[in-house]
Amino acid sequence: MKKALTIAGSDSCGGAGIQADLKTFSALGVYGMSVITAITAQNTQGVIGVEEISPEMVGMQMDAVFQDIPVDAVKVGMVSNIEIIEMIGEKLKSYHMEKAVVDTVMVSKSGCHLLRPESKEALIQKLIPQAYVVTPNLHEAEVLTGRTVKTLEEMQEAAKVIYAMGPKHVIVKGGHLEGKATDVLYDGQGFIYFEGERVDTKNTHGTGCTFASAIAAHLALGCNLVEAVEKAKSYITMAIAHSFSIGKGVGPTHHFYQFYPERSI
Ligand SMILES: Nc1ncnc2c1ncn2[C@@H]1O[C@H](COP(=O)(O)OP(=O)(O)O)[C@@H](O)[C@H]1O
Ligand SMILES: Cc1ncc(COP(=O)(O)OP(=O)(O)O)c(N)n1
Repeated sequence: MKKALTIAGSDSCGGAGIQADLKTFSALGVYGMSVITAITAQNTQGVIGVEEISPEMVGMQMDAVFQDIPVDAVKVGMVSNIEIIEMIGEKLKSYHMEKAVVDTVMVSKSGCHLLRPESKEALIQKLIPQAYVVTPNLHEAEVLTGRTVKTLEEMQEAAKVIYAMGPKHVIVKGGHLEGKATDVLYDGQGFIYFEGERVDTKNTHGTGCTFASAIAAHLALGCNLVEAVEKAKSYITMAIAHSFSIGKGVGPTHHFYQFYPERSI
């Protein structure tokens, strides 16, 4: 069986972070493992508290997995502070992890800083260069580039600037655009658009986490990046179309569990 590792924060209400990633891996027939960077007390209405894990413990969790188990792909989500970012960057490098999907999580939809603002430079210097693909949303692309990113043209320009930071590929996500939910992939040479119908729902908690972990799952299964993004895009669109309310605020996406006997070895 193929194996994927998520390095991310825990979301107590189960819609985003580690919980969304592990549900996605399972739904896609990939064995999921986790390195927890922070614990959030969170529900559909917002983030109530954050406790960061020590960088040493983050490193220890990575060592425990990598020294024992072959990892086919990694997804990185909430990384919180400079020391944790440096630790993850060093470990990804020392374990020669080539298939790392780095989701540049910064602020939750409810407005809570999941990345300390002073950590932006460390993210750019230490983690983004280790990424096989980096997946900023419009706001994250603006913070990373210092430019306005609100149109498809500006998404292309931002992708080029982020590509120059060293990842192998960049996907600027258009979940927060008006109209179609179009994501733009840049590989240093050209652009590919992944156009999705916009689903009219308030229940989009964890969309970025689910999309990035679905890409990682498909990379683990042996897809090339374009195939992995195509399949992840179908998965997230379906997951949002079947999202539901579980509390008083923004509900989670729905993960479809399917059994793939051919993937069980
Ligand atoms: N309402 C929606 N309908 C369809 N696709 C969406 C919707 N919202 C987001 N997406 C898609 O979900 C994925 C995650 O994007 P986004 O929500 O922008 O990320 P984030 O959670 O990091 O803000 C992207 O593929 C995006 O196009
Ligand atoms: C623990 C944790 N990690 C990441 C997020 C952000 O998730 P995302 O999919 O980008 O979108 P929202 O959850 O903010 O809707 C999170 N909330 N918690």
